[in-house]
Amino acid sequence: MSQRSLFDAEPPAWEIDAQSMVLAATVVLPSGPPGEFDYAIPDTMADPRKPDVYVEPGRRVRAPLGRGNRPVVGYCVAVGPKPSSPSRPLKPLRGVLDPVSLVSPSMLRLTRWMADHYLTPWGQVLEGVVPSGVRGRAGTRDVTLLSVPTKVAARLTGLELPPKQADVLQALAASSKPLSLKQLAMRVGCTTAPINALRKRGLIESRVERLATDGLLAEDVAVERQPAKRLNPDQARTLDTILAAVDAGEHETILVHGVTGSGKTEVYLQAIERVVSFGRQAIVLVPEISLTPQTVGRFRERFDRIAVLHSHQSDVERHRQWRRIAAGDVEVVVGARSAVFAPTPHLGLVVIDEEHETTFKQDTAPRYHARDVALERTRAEGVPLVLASATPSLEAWRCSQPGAPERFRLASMPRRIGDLPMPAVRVVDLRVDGESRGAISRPLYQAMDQALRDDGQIILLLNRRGYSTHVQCPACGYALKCDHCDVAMTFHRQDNAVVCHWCDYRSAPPTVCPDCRSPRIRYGGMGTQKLEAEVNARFRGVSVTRMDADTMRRPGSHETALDAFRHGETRILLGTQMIAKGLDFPNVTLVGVISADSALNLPDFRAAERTFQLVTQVAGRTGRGERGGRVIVQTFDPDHPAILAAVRHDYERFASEELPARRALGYPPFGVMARIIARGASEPLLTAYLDQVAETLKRAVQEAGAKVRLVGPAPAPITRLRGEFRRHLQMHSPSGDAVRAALRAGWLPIKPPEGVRSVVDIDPTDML
Ligand SMILES: Nc1ncnc2c1ncn2[C@@H]1O[C@H](COP(=O)(O)OP(=O)(O)OP(=O)(O)O)[C@@H](O)[C@H]1O
Ligand SMILES: [Zn+2]
Repeated sequence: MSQRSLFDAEPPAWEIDAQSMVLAATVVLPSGPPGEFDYAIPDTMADPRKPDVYVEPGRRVRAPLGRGNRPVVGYCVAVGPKPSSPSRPLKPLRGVLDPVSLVSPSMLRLTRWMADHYLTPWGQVLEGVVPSGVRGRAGTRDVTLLSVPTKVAARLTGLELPPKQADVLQALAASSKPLSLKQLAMRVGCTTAPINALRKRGLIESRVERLATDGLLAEDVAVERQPAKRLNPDQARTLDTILAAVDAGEHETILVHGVTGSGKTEVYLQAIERVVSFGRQAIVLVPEISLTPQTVGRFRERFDRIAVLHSHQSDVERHRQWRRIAAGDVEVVVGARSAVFAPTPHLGLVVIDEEHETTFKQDTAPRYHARDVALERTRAEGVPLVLASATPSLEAWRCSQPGAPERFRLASMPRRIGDLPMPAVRVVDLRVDGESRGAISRPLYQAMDQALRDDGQIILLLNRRGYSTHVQCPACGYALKCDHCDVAMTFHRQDNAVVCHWCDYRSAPPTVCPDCRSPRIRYGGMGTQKLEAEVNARFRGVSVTRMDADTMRRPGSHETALDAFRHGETRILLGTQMIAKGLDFPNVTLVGVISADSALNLPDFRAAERTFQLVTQVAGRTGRGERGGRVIVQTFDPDHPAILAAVRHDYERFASEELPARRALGYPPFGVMARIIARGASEPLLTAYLDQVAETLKRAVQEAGAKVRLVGPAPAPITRLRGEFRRHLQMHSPSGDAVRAALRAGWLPIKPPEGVRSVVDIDPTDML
């Protein structure tokens, strides 16, 4: 949309004749009206010899918006000739914000694709993708650098100058590199006056350069280099598959399905070595939780120049890494989800480790999935993409099977390193073996006791933090909920408070029922704090560490806890899903799953998949050494297919049972899903708005003759959050394009009323 078509009708025919072409910038806005706006580029901003004020794609510019010419900042996404007529000329840009382009042409194309794919305004995507530290050039400042022009240097001795000025000129001419004002004054031992006098006379020239203020920041810590390991046959075959694509220099997606402990990391490390030997860069995406110094250390052992990107970085650090990457100074970028946007100049390979993890999906706009963005990016740049997991997402798995629209190449690693056996899993049926009190059944207790006597270590998984997970009154049935959310409050004993895990609202724990004043109010349900207390009570003198969001608040605490466990100072490690992944400790001889059912009953079509993944992953933390290992899984639902498959470490069995159910319902991976979530303080307003959206969507679908099914509108599973009501509307279709077309016609044009906010989530992973 050009700026004129936003407000004006088409120009009459006689006016078109008077149009001439002017050099224009197409601009998109990070907030405010969506769409693209054209502005004339003034001559002063079209001169590449003045790089500071040059308009080019990827820089931000200042522009007047709309009738009132409100000043806005937007991203220039294209430059080219555009028609402009004398009576309605294109408005000129007012200024240039960035002295360099923030976004490469290929990144502009990628963000454009995201804008279309996720129905998010392009400007908003760009603002979400370029880190704020990069936009603000954090940690750098302008420095004026002085030098002696060559012409002057040649006739230095012939110059008649006051002594101080002569000293200054001598010193600067003798310097091997340009000096700042302060450096030069210090070197000569003078004030700035003689220097400025020389500048005025043109005997010293100056230029401004952007330099890091943190010039002394420690570079990569030196780590002892490790040689590549000798691959076993499964690893070698997988590496060959990847290298075939690397050497061909073509895009291909390779799904590496290797059981836990099969040595997937070593395979992609060696693939990256090849990529680096070609002078290209690799990007490795890992779940945020894996970004520990240990994981990073594995890369440092093998590569000289790596960059780490994660969400806890300061703006200064992030900007510094970004610049190193863009300058081509980095061989491997290791990072969480957003590292998929790393500005590598010659990308050679992208790897997504633990591809099934939900942390690869961003839950704020732009709501992208790093797997899908990586697929699009590697396709556009013609490089291979490697997805690795012991429990692949069904989306990726389906693409590796015959008949899928998208074809991934499957590389299987069905055996553990050293041919170690998979650990034996025993199921404890809590309906039979559950004791009236406590979290640890008798079989689990006995196994723990044995493991400790044999000098082994233990991991216990319980995926709920806090002490008691609900507070209820048996007399009247009252259940304590958050004042602001439709969510049960969790009792935290350390803080002696009941806490909402969604909005962090806290209050004093009630001693009588707030409703009927009964003193019999009960604190029930098992969280990690209560489990810790039980373990301490039943295994006196044994060192226990708890890892959950409460104990892992401080930076580095993750590291400290895992180090203590690695060195055997901690015998029992218990915690939420953050202990279930990636850990490689050979002395863990027992894994206990306190409740395999915690995710099973969530209102989410992926509940079974999540349960299978979690149990399989945590079971995979044992039996990784010569001493073997065993797993005890406690459940009220021992016959559930997801649990049965996890007990056998049998991914294919799980997939072959789950996929037909998904197909029958048209759920992903057989169809695309979109979810419209609306929230607001007024429930009637919300209902009216979503009903209207449903109507227009239905009409749009009918008119297009599209195969799109609507479910809802209905209250979202969490009906109230932070004081706002929430309703949602789901769309299912075999075709993503059909869903997007319907949303463009039926959702985008309906402006939500004041006080209602509406977002669309394409391929949602969060169903609450
Ligand atoms: N070829 C090899 N020879 C000897 N040891 C190896 C070899 N390849 C990998 N290893 C070691 O085997 C262990 C398991 O490897 P790794 O952690 O990469 O497995 P993984 O497949 O990523 O497992 P998970 O999915 O459980 O995280 C590591 O300690 C690794 O150093
Ligand atoms: Zn709350």
